Amino acid sequence: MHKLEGAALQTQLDRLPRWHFNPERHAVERRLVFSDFNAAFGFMSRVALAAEQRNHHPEWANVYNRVEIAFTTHEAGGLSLRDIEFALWVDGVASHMGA
Ligand SMILES: C[C@H](O)[C@H](O)[C@H]1CNC2=NC(N)=NC(=O)C2=N1
Repeated sequence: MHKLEGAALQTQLDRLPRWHFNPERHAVERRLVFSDFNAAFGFMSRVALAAEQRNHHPEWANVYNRVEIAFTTHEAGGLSLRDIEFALWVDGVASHMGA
């Protein structure tokens, strides 16, 4: 997987208005807020199953109803298209789960 940089990176980031690009870790990050812990953990369960299927795993943290999630591709040394596609999938799930 190749690392996105320059204009190609910006084009992909434009598809993810709810995510922030963190240049220090070359990752995209999003904070999601759910109604309660149950909803947050339900979301995380769905993402976890998808991550195993994709063999692509988030870096994340959860406190009660909040989830902070980041994607980067270790083997590429930064953001790749796999991160962008997974982040878009997460947006779809989150929008159906009230985040
Ligand atoms: C050995 C295994 O395929 C790799 O470690 C996979 C697993 N999950 C991964 N997840 C993410 N986000 N980036 C990777 O580079 C990655 N690599």
